[in-house]
Amino acid sequence: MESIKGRLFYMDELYIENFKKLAMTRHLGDNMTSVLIAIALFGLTVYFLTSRKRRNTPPAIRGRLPILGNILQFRGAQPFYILTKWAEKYGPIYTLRIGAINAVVLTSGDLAKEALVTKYGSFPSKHMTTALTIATQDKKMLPTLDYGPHYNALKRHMVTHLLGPIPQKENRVLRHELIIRMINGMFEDMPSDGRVVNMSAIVNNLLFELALRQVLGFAPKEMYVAELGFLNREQIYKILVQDLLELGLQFDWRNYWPMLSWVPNKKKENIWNETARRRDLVCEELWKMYKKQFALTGPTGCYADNINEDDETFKIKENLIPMIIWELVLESVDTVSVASEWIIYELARNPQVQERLYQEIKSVAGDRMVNEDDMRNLPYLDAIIKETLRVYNPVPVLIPRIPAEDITLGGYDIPKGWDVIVNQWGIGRDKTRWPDADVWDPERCLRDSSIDLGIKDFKITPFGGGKRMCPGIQQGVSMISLEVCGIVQHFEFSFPPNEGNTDAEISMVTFTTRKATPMLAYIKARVKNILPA
Ligand code: HEM
Repeated sequence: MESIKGRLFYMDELYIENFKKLAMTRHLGDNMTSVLIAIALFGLTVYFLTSRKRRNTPPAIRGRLPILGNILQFRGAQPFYILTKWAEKYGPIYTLRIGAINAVVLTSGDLAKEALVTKYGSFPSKHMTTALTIATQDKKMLPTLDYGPHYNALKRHMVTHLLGPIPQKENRVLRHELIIRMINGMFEDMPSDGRVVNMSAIVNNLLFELALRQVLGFAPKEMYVAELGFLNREQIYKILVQDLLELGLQFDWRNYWPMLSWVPNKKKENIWNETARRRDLVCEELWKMYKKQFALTGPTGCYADNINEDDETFKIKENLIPMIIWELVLESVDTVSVASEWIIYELARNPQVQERLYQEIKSVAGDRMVNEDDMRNLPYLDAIIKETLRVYNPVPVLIPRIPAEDITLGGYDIPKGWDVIVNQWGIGRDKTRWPDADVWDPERCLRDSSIDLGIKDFKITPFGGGKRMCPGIQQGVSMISLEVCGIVQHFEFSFPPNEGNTDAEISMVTFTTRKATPMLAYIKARVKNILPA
């Protein structure tokens, strides 16, 4: 009995022990649950606090659709017009979304300076579309290269041998020779009552010839390219400049929905590849022609004389030389010709400004032809160029930069990997900064001597800014000045009566702000012949 009792007791004891253990476990369990809940709450609080911090992103454009984002809101107008309209509504920094890509748009000089100068190191690379990747043979062109030793070496080479002050001084004779040729050409078959000319073509031809000669030492009127046959100058221009500029803007939806990048888009890719292939064939042939010429005559003082085929700078990604020839030709022609076209357009529209510029040139150069030394004594010309670059910025938006780390801009948080777009067009047309922002008026740049095209002052940034600022600024401004002064000194021009397009429409098909229709002008000679040097 005792044993049973004892057993019972034992069982009681056991039961109590177990009960205690159970209670302990429950207690512990309760504690554990509380701990877990506490951890979860803590985690959530931290998440909300940090995500709230992370979500301190700039205001977002309203109307964003699931999957599509804001893309449909770009329909029917130039993207830079829309970006600028949004800046008027949402302020100088805002975000938008295209497909899966988030972008921050900057529309103020201060913000551009913060991104391009102060926080330059945070943006080692740029966002490339498929078309741009094909056009640049996967970032072989300097403006698209990631920041690094190869970028530095290539830029140094271009500046030392072509774009810096010393080679630019040496190319002065060439520029002068070509301006004389342009003016003589305009005088040809000139009736006393004037005639209508295509100013866009005149300026383009001049710049294309300059580009080829300063890079290669020659500018072929025609050439034979295996697979393409004989090409005349116009066809060479089309293959090297026009077709590639049109490629720059081509849209590929896979760039904005990367998870669908496996879906083929063969039809478009074939066209883009063919455009780039034709460019490569022409550039390879030009390089062969240069080498033949060099074997006969030795150096002629052109940029190619400084290319050493064994130099690592030109071998880092297969053979870079044909691409460098191409990029220097393209860059020397397009933006400069866009700016010159718009100046001629505004001078035709504003005869009183044209007359005042003519009087300024005459007061400095008298009866001889204006030259590059005169330019520093022509403040009205300087104001005309700056005002044109403000109103018709040839590069309306910079290629998007991608921050390699989380950064802040304008006090907002910008997550790593987002696109950062500098809206240069909007900076020039900012209504809060410029009274009558859309009106072309050189007086405003005459009054404000601090405007320096983005070197120190960021009120306008036609050449970008910071370390990736355009190294061709000196050549660009020299050529614009020489062309415009040469034409104004010898001819009076206006819109042709009953002919030509007098509105300021911008082409929808190129990356730069080229006038949609060629600039036709009715010209009348001011003097009988070209003026002596
Ligand atoms: C009015 C004339 C010109 C304008 C408005 C202009 C504009 C620009 C702009 C805005 C950039 C910066 C692009 C970016 O950061 O995303 C740039 C870069 C560049 N430009 Fe120009 N440009 C002009 C003339 C020239 C000329 C004549 C050349 C030389 C042949 C040239 C060569 C370059 C190069 C090599 C870069 C890349 C610089 C780098 O990434 O470090 N440009 N240009």
